[in-house]
Amino acid sequence: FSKSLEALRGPAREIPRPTKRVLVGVTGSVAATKVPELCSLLEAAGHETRVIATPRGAFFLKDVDYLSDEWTKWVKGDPVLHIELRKWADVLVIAPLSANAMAKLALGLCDDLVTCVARAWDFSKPLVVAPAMNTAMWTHPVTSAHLLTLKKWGVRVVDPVVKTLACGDTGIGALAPPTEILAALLL
Ligand SMILES: CC(C)(CO)[C@@H](O)C(=O)NCCC(=O)N/C=C\S
Repeated sequence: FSKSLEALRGPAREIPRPTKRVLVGVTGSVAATKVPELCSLLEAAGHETRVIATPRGAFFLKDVDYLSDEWTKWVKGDPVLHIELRKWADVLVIAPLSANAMAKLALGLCDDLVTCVARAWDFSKPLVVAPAMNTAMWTHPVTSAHLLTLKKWGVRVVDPVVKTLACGDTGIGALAPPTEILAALLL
């Protein structure tokens, strides 16, 4: 019977997973060295990625195309990049989210391309952050206050993990594995 059904229906069609437009925000943590790995995972999963970086985040980016300063060449009439990007993206993932960038998001400060996109974000679309910082910064009381604020807005937080950090300490604060960040995007 299944043979005849197969004959009728033809080979089972793969349900195509929709390609998502993933905007990857990079801020000034040495964990930004993991961004190429995250982008490769996203592309292997069939998604389109664009990378935007703060000036400090750009410092750590090698062999990755990214957008950073939106105003140097801007003239009246040009599109406003952080508004174009908030419209283009289906999801915004900021990985790594440095201690400084976390504070800026929680306080609504926006003095770079990444925080401007976040400041204009449409919360009907997922905003995922993956903090990465030294253990002493992660355990500082201001961190939990900022995380509470972000979670109240519906921001998804991918917690850092225990690992040897850039300064040689071993403790919580290392960027979550890119596979875990990908999973949190629920694409
Ligand atoms: C750097 C990396 C990815 C190496 O495995 C890992 O230690 C990590 O995420 N560390 C957290 C960020 C950090 O250490 N910052 C220190 C100064 S900016």
